[in-house]
Amino acid sequence: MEVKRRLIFPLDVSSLNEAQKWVSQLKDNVGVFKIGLELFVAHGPVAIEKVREAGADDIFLDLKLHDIPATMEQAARAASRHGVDILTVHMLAGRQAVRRTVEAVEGGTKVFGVTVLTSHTRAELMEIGYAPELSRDVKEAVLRLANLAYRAGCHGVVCSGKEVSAVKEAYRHLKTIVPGVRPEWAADPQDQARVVTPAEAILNGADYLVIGRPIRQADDPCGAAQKILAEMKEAFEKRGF
Ligand SMILES: O=C(O)c1cc(=O)[nH]c(=O)n1[C@@H]1O[C@H](COP(=O)(O)O)[C@@H](O)[C@H]1O
Repeated sequence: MEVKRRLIFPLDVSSLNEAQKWVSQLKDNVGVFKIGLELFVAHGPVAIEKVREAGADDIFLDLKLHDIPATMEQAARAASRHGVDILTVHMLAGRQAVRRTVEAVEGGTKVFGVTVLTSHTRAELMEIGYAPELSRDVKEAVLRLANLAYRAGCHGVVCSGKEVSAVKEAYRHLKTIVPGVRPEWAADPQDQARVVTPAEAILNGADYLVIGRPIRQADDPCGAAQKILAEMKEAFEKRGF
């Protein structure tokens, strides 16, 4: 698989024009474009059409569904009918609800389960009221949710590059999407807490990386994406791909 198909760019913008501009500008270097809450809440399914029209290879609809099983099932089926390649659910919705989304999607949409958000710290998990034995170690919480994702039949999970090696060790068939990635030349974590570089994420076992602001806020976004691709390629080669 081409390395660019492992790089996911989040279209974290609220205008359709802007989203299309990013796709046209980056599509030679980025294979997967992510439509998240910002764009989808503003424009709905039209956003998917526009991103496809602009030439995206693959589309990732990041809705992080978290609701009762019947609602998750219907929402996931409707999302898959828009022809998206990847859809996210939140694993805190529980195994039954996630299993129903996995069974409901049509046309080959792959369901990924979000474990612990990369913006969360251990202190935040404790404040939320996560079971103390899990929030003692974020990795344990991620592994617990990865176990649910595996048992629910998910294609993969979303986790940080800090836990991805533990996830791969325990569930080697689960694919992993890693956000919270910062190259050395754009090291500011911003609102991310558990951050790694592209090379670290891949050497730890990431299959896909989500990288937004380091590209979007760069003086030369295409150049930034190319630098990231080169780092990813080298790391995948070290892993024997
Ligand atoms: O599901 C996600 O994509 C996601 C999960 C997670 O735990 N952390 C996380 O940052 N994300 C998304 O990944 C992107 C990260 O963007 P940057 O921090 O700008 O690289 C955003 O679109 C987030 O919504």
